[in-house]
Amino acid sequence: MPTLLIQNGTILDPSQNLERKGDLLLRDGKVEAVGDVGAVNADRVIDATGLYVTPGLIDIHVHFREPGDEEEETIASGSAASVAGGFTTVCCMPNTKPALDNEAQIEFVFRESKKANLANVYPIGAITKGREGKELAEIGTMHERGAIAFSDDGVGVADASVMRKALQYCKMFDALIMQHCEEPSLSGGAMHAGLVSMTLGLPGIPAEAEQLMIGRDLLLDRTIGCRYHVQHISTAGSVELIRRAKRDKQHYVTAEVAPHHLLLTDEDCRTYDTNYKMNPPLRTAEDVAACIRGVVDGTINILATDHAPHLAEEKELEFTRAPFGIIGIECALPLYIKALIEPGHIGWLKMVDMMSTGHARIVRLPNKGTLKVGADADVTLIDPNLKWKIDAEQFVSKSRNCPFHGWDVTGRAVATIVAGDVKWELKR
Ligand SMILES: NC(=O)N[C@@H](CC(=O)O)C(=O)O
Ligand SMILES: [Zn+2]
Ligand SMILES: [Zn+2]
Repeated sequence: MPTLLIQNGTILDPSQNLERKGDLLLRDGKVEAVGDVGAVNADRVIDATGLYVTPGLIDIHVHFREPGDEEEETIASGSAASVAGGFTTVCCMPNTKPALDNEAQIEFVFRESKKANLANVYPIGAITKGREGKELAEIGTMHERGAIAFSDDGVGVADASVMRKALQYCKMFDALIMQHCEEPSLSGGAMHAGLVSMTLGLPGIPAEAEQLMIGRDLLLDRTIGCRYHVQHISTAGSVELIRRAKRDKQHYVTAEVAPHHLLLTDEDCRTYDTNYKMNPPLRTAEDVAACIRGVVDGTINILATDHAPHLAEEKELEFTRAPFGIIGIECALPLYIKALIEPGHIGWLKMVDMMSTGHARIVRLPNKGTLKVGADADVTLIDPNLKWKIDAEQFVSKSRNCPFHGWDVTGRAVATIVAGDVKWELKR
């Protein structure tokens, strides 16, 4: 069976608090040795001098558009984009057409991702049938088939009694609920409700739309204790709610942020460029600062992408009519470097924890997000000093809706290894 030896890199593995120069030996799809490997006969040797060798990056929040909108992204194209961004494992949201709300759909995602044979793809099942928020979906059978978590992403579960049932039900088998927090009666806008939306004459989505649902869910879950993950957190108030919940020993609560909520603000919407339209919307500079503080102090557990492909012709509609969402899987790493490492907010080991190990912890994949001996041989090689320009035209993804097009960034994945197989390498 094939062996791959990665030599002379800097190994960064938060799962064993490892930060050292050394080698990594992969055999039969598993980590065989890490650190001082010594002389071995390998089928292939990669010289990783000057590179970081990390557990493969993981993102538990991506949107591939299969079934239903295959011209925007498929499981295969999304997997190819993932490995091009350094991601070895992704979890895809169920807001497809039809929704991933039954076991056949869950099996479909596994089947298609096996065919693509690039990244590991785990489906997230819908909480409610058709994501309509009325009746619980087949959560139990989807869980048995390997649905990694449950979410109605795109919308939150608005009805408190339905949400309470979902929390109680998922608690029975310790399943994870991921919530898109948005109170619909406060929503319906196109951007953050504030001074800028008023100036632009665009309908707003207030910070409270997000905070209200987070607050409600934390309250509901207080007596239930189901594992609960807040998706794409965007406001200072949300960070504070989660900080307080964790202080109050709601340890089963986790949260994520997306790159755009650390790098952009509602001011960017002044261009009326719909690549600045996503849900939750870009907030204020104070919200950005609070989200960064939440990352630094551990209130926010992980860094996600919310990779949300849309057709150019739909994004070309006027701001109020264009769909919400931007793509990010191929530029998330340098964007987080820019937002968090370059200004000195966090170091590399925490960064890798928040882009890999932490994700594996939340969705319970003990053999991923780690380079421990015996773990899955999913590895990312990162050149932390590589300077490049983000060019959406060069993306592997089928879509182009990215506000970071043209940005100068530093740091990039240069090789992505899944189960010991090099699935992607930067051509240089
Ligand atoms: N984030 C977005 O703006 N859009 C997502 C849905 C979602 O994550 O809520 C999409 O599926 O397009
Ligand atoms: Zn969402
Ligand atoms: Zn999403």
